[in-house]
Amino acid sequence: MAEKRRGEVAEEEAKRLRLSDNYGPPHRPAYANEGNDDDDDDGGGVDWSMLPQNAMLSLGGGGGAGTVAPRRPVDSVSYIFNEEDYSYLKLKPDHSSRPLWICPESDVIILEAFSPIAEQAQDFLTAIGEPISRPSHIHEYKLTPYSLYAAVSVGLETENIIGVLERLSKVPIPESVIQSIRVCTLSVGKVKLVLKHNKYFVESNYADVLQRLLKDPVIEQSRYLGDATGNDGLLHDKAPSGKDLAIGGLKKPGAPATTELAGPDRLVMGGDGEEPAATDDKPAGDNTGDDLFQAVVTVEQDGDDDDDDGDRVHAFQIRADAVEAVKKRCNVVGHPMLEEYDFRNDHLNPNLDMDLKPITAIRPYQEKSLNKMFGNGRARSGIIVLPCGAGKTLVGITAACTIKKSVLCLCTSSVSVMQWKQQFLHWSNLPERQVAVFTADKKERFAGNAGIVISTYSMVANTRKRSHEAQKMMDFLNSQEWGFLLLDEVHVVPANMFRRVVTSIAAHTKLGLTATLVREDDKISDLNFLIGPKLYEANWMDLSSQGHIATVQCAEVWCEMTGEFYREYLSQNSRKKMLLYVMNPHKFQACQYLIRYHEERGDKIIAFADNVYALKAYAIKLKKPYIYGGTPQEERMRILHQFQHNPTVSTIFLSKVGDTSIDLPEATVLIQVSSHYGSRRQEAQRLGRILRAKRRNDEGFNAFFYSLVSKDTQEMYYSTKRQQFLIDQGYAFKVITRLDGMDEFPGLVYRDKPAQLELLNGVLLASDADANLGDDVALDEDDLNRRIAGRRAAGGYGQAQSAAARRTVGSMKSLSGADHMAYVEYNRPVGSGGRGGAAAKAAAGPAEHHPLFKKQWYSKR
Ligand SMILES: Nc1ncnc2c1ncn2[C@@H]1O[C@H](COP(=O)(O)OP(=O)(O)OP(=O)(O)O)[C@@H](O)[C@H]1O
Repeated sequence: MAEKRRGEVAEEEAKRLRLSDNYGPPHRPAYANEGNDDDDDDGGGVDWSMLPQNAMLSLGGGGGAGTVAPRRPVDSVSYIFNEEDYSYLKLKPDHSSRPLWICPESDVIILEAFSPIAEQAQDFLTAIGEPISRPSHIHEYKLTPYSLYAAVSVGLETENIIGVLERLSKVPIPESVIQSIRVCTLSVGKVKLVLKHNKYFVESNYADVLQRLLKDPVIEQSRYLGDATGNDGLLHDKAPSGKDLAIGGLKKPGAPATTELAGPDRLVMGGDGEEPAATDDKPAGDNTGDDLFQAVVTVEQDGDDDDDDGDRVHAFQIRADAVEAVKKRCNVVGHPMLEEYDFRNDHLNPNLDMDLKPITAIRPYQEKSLNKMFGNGRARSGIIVLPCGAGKTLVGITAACTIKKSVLCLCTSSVSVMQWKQQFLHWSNLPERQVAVFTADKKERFAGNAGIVISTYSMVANTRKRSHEAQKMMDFLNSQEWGFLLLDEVHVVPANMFRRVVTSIAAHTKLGLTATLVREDDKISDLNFLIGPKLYEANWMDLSSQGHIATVQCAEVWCEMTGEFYREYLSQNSRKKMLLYVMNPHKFQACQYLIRYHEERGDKIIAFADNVYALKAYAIKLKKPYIYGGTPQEERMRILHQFQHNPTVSTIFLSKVGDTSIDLPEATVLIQVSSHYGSRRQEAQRLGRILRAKRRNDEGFNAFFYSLVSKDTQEMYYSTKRQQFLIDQGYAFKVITRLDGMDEFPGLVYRDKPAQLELLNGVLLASDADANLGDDVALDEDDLNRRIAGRRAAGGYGQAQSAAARRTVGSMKSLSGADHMAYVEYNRPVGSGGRGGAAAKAAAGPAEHHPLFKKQWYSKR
């Protein structure tokens, strides 16, 4: 067995040697498609075959050839660092004024977040790399083909990227990293996907590039080969760009003039269009502030099209149903397609007279994200990532006001549809008759020839037979050429549904909005193909320190299982196990104690329990109102109203219906009793319920997020996994091992053994169905969740991720202002003795990162 394993390793090593021949020494693997089979947890698999092949070979495969000598001196401490011993890198003399470390072998960049120029450096790094983790002092970014593609698509150029990196780095940029950047950026931007008259064209100034693409069998087969209308779909070689241009018999207007955005606050585009500064090797400290970044950011201003091929634009038409395949193929052959919409010069589609209301002032980070979208006067398709409660809705609405063409806005549920409608009317001057909704109950048309339709993904993607009215509405949606397709919560929509929507709706610009660019299935890469690159990702901690979202103290409260519950836990099936750890009497007590404690401080508390059986049991026992999928709408509204306005109703229990669409800015404390396995997204969304706390700007205000976890059960593993996304955003989870004073607390529930045994009997008698998580979320999201649960049950999620969780010893006061809890320091990887029992074993494994990076990150050594 061991022999076989060694044989496999040797085979892999040989493969790696072949792969990495091109760049750098062979001791380091190229991560391309080397199946990290251990890494199936949570579907982190990215199909790297979709990426430019040359990029696959280069990124992460370098070993520091060129300026950096890969030989490592051996000294008395080398054994501690092994492969990570980079002491051979030559520091620049003024390295202390430069904030970046660039790892020669993995394309990871470390930022000293305490540097005086960290803020600007952060902007730059977010534009060219993927943020991996951003706690307070040290940030970690990684260059990936996607991130570099995104950088080029927002206007950065290869030499500027390298130049600014060189200036900020403490060590010379390793040649392998320079190679990676060159390979991934040079061919981007030469090919565009253009929509005209509901027809898709692949367009380029470079005839030879199009000729090459047409030789590719997939692209060749996707070509539109003409129809009865005389559209021959042939390769056209037409008039100069900047003047009227015919593509397949259609007019293409000239280049845009200036960028002017909607609303009273014109968005400043961040530069004057001058030539980028020379990328010399001046110390970064000499270049603090704007001027350092002008070199990069001003590039966005040029608005220059790739005109260098004799001002001629060439194009060929492809079939609408083949758009996705062609996009993927273009990525593989190293020519990712840009999607940009010259909306100002689109005279074919009617304008929508819409502006932001004069009282609207967008915030700096909202403006920044929109600058990325409209940086060169055109609208770029892509994804904007902002924390929960940071105002994604207004970003979407401002984008719509800028493009001023018909908008199709898709959300995850009909509640969100109504909220979006209300927000469009609130922030913009659009009359109600021009904002239509398309849901199961309402099928409206907007007045005039341009307007807004708001619907759900499931309405548009539905493949079952529709009612006559719904079909008519769908025909209308399909027949339109939409200026703007606004996609809310893009990360939750099942990939197939998403695909149906994006391929059936003809839209010039697609903007995806999300707070958590993590998916619990393995389809994260689809978003890049179906929508576009990530245009902007805000830093949660920055927004929190600026008061745009609340500061939150996070804590995991460990609740000992009672002996009887644990005995049953060890022998029951997985569904019962779940009920047992959720219904643990000590968890009830912790919940009761925390509720009382915070109610006395004047807080408003939301307690979350996914499992409806537990939700009811907790709420009834603790005498609090609760809402779940089965609660009638009227009753829901009544409870929410009481929570907001009645000082005697300070706590409500919610099932996962409350994860997203409920907006309760009064809430200041969250207590999580049960949750959806290891879903990082749910954890972040729930945190989002208190990030918008009304009192967030009060002096010294903190919101609190408690996760109650039954000790030595699977729940500990899930909890660790759930927190990972937030930890990467810079949140620290404190572990509370004992709630001091709880035992003496008067009226504590389930204090005596008979009451605990009665509770246990109830749980054992409960049916398996009671262990289901509530079926009270929007259908599309639920489908996704069920699939995930199914996979987990089948062992697909078996590989645990270690907690990179930064757990700290916390003083009572730092957490909640009183001395009633005890903390344990917990900063060792889970599984190395930090946690006992089965949970610890389950949790042993590599540190978890964003799914997009897993394959690269854990390249086998
Ligand atoms: N520029 C702004 N000026 C004033 N209020 C704003 C601004 N931007 C956002 N808000 C307010 O912030 C709150 C949160 O906004 P919104 O609901 O759009 O957040 P979100 O990012 O969509 O959150 P979630 O992901 O939780 O749905 C809303 O009450 C909104 O009115």
